[in-house]
Amino acid sequence: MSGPVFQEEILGYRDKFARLRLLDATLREGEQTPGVSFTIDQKIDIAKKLDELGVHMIEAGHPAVAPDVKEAVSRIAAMKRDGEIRAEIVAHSRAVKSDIDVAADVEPDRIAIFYGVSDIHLKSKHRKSREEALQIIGEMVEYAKSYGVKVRFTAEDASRADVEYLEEVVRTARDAGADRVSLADTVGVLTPWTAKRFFEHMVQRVPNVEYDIHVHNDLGMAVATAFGAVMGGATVVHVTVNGLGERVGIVPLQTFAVAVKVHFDVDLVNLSKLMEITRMVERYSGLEVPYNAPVIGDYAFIHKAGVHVAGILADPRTYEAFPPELIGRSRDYVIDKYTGKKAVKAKLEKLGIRLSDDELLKVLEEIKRSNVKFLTDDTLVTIAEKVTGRVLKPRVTENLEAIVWIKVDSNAFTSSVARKLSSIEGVREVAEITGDYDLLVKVVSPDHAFLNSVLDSIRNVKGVESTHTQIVLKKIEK
Ligand SMILES: CC(=O)SCCNC(=O)CCNC(=O)[C@H](O)C(C)(C)COP(=O)(O)OP(=O)(O)OC[C@H]1O[C@@H](n2cnc3c(N)ncnc32)[C@H](O)[C@@H]1OP(=O)(O)O
Ligand SMILES: O=C(O)CCC(=O)C(=O)O
Ligand SMILES: [Mg+2]
Repeated sequence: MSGPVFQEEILGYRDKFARLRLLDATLREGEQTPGVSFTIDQKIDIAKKLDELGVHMIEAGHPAVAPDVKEAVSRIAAMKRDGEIRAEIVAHSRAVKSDIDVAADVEPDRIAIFYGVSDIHLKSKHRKSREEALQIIGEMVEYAKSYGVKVRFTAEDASRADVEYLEEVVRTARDAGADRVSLADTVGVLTPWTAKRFFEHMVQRVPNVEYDIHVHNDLGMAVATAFGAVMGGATVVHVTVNGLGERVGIVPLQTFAVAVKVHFDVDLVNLSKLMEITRMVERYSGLEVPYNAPVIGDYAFIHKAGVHVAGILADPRTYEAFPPELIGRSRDYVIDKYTGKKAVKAKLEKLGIRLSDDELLKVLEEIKRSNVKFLTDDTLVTIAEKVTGRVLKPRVTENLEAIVWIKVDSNAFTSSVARKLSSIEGVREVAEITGDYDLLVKVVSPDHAFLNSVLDSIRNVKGVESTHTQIVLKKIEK
């Protein structure tokens, strides 16, 4: 037995997860993230990539918001009609005729009409009674249906609505022609248990309509709540790439898809393409994924404590919930004062250096005294040489030197990029500079092949927007 305890408690729900579909709302909810504004071309790139991944629905935007939003939804909907995209294209709309007209104009597959149904929303925002709201919802769903499109009704703030009233709302929307209803946990106050109960209740009380869960991550519960909702009967989960969205966003596509794979062995999307879309949306949104984000964060597979690294070296399952290869990533470990002998031994052996146990202990002592935060391979070898008094690694013949000028993405932290660059083997110096470029890197290499691999590594560092390389021909030593 090596899986999670009591796993049988959820395995009975596997069929529900196997039938589940994802709606990606990066282009609508994701663009509601502060500071995010995609260009039309970027939206088209994202839509294509989402389609390649295999998401079932793309919520492409709210066409009444602005001319460029309308144009983007219109072009994505046209790509769907031309067979370039398979996913269903959804246009968002308030429950007002003018919004619905603009949404219908772009010819989406579906119009999603939202209306706040909690007393808080009805009273303060809409200034409508419950009865007036039912009337508006029925009329607007019918109005959208008259355009011949599929209609989803979104009960905004459903998780804080009066449940009996919500039943009436959903019946009204269903009877007016909505085949799907999104029950939105707009401020993220459901839990996995209440979400399961909520969806079970609604499926039982108002059948003959399919339910979506849209859940915000205000209390860090979004992925777990979405699990509960699916167990209770939701058949579509709303996600965004990198978890973008209002405030702290909604369910991150990547985490949710991997969690479903890990627990149910169900591939909701092509997992091997997840990192491509992660990087694309980081670039286009200007928002870097936090280093500690589950699944996609930089440190998701970086181990540190000696006990952990020793475990990982023996069997990666000791400290990994799932193998990084599942999403095309790899594992690594950090050398610093938390390191143990096994980690140092493995790192040095990777560099072709074998030391006696006694020597390894001395290297370790030196590392623990140094208090360096990220010990590079070069420094490790230098320490090993100092401790043993031997030349352990043939010194690179420093006959090829290059200067690399680097522009850093406007939203990346220059010093964080500099730190990453300085740990690349072959990189000798990194300087933050003023002027047209942000960083200046000195690379020393024995040959062109190695230089090329160093340049590739530099270009692959997150935050490096562009590079300009010059080879040093001649130096005047003073
Ligand atoms: C939880 C969610 O994320 S739902 C999605 C929210 N999406 C958006 O807000 C898209 C971006 N919004 C916008 O570009 C603008 O707010 C627009 C174009 C929608 C409306 O702009 P304006 O007409 O200037 O209205 P404004 O934003 O000041 O206020 C919202 C108005 O819409 C009304 N409204 C809000 N939600 C709805 C709804 N679901 N159905 C009908 N009317 C609504 C409000 O009551 C308010 O009306 P009021 O002026 O009579 O009080
Ligand atoms: O349309 C939806 O399903 C959700 C609307 C929304 O963004 C929300 O309620 O947070
Ligand atoms: Mg939302």
